[in-house]
Formats: sequence, structure tokens, C-alpha cells
Amino acid sequence: MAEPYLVIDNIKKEFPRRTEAPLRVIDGLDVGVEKGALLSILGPSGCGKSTLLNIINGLDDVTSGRIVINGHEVSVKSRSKLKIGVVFQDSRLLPWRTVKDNVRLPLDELGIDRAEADRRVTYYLNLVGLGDFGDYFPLRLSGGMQQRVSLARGLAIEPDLLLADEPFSALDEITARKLRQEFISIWRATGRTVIFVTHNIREAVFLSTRMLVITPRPARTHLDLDIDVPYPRTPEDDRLFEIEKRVTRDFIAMEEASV
Ligand SMILES: Nc1ncnc2c1ncn2[C@@H]1O[C@H](COP(=O)(O)OP(=O)(O)OP(=O)(O)O)[C@@H](O)[C@H]1O
Repeated sequence: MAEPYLVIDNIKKEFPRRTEAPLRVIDGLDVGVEKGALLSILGPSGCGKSTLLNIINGLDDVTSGRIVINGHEVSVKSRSKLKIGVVFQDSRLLPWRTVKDNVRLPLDELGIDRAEADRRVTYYLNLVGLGDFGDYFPLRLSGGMQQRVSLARGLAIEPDLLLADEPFSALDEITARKLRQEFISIWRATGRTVIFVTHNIREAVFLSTRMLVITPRPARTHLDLDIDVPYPRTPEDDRLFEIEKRVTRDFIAMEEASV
């Protein structure tokens, strides 16, 4: 059988400490992710989610095991060979550059020629509904609009993988709801493989094709669940609600067991 698009192959991660034994943050995480999946990762605070994203993004190396994306092993050294888009909790836009120039920045860094960069800036700003705001400066936009720009910037590089690190958690619930719907439409339109980290069980269930619940540190797989509800979804769907209840019960039991 062909290897999955993203392979997290029995990875372990330890951080050295001065006087104590190394801190083991990830302990044998083993996951295969199919191309085009929207996998959400849910875990208690401090369990190692950001560490995992940093490793997948080639910003840190594993202690053992390997990460392979589309046949390429990821490491700090090989980082430049892969295109990974990232959307964070805050938009991290440069306030002195216009919206267009923010989206263009990573394209310039990749050496993409001007005509193609122009095309992508226009295309992805339209895709996130901000075609008319290219000449604005970020601080003139609402928080939700800034997150959309950040999504356009992440997508414009046409990434091998899109990492989303709690991208809606700083937004009010009404805006977050709207952006979740838009995120699903954009994911379906672009077919990107997405890893979506969140603390919000309802959000994870609503968005994803599959969710992974991670144990308290050191991170291991606690639950690996396919969410077999067709899109388009509505947040009020009973099937999603049942899955949310089940995962919530399980999550609480896991946290209680770890105290
Ligand atoms: N560079 C580092 N050096 C030493 N320890 C680190 C380093 N990075 C993270 N850690 C430790 O690893 C553990 C996991 O941190 P991480 O930020 O990955 O958790 P998280 O699941 O993303 O947390 P949260 O949900 O609160 O954002 C923490 O105990 C943290 O202190």
C-alpha cells in the first residue's frame, strides 16, 4: 500500500535540562495522514502540540523517529525543500505593508516571478473574500479580516501542507463561526492537506475529517477518530453533536486520570 501523504513515524522529542533528566514531550507518536485530509489535533495545554507543529514545519528536529511529507523527510536542514503554510492564533501581518504586500512576501522569498505572484495575490485574496482590500493596511481591518489575510498568505505559497495553530481562538464566536464555514469551503476548493490544532472540541468535530486526541505530556495518541459526516455541515447537526459529547466525556476522563 502507498505511504500516506504525511507520515509521523514513531516520533519522540526530548528537551535537555540542566540538572534533571531530559523533558520528554512526545513519546512515540505514530500517525499517517491521507492527502487532502483536514486533521485536527486536540490535547490538554502543554501536551506538546506546538512542539509537534514546529517539528512538522522543520523548525525543530525529532529526538528519534521521522516525519515524511509527500515522500520527503522533514528536518531543520531539509526545511527549504518543502512548502509549509502556517496560520497562527494572531495574524502576524506586517503593519507597515499593505494586505497585498503581506500576501506577496513569502512568494518573493520563494523567488516566484512577478506575474505569477500578482496572479496568486489576486486569486487568494478573492478566495478569502478580500479582493477589494488589497491596498489597505492591516490595522484598518477587523481581527477576522486580518485572519483571512493570514490564511491567504498561507495558501498563496500553494503549500504541501497547511498548519493551522488555533487560528480562530482569539476571535469572537460569531466571527469564528463564519470563518470556520469559510475555512471549510476554502479547504474543499483547494484540496490542501491541513493539520488544525485547537482547544475547542466543537470546532475540531465541526471542521475535520479526522481528529486526534493527544494525551497529557508526553504526547501519545489517546483517540484517533474519523468524522464521517458529509460536507457541507451545519453546527447544529445531531451527528456532530453526538461525536462532540463522546469526545468531551472521553477528554474529561483522560484529564481526570492524569491528575
Ligand atoms: N524549546 C524548548 N525547550 C524546553 N522545553 C520546551 C521547549 N519548547 C516547549 N517546551 C516544553 O514542552 C512542553 C510542551 O510545550 P508545547 O508548547 O508544545 O505545548 P502545547 O500543547 O502547544 O501547549 P498549549 O496548548 O498550552 O499551547 C512544555 O512543558 C514546554 O515547557
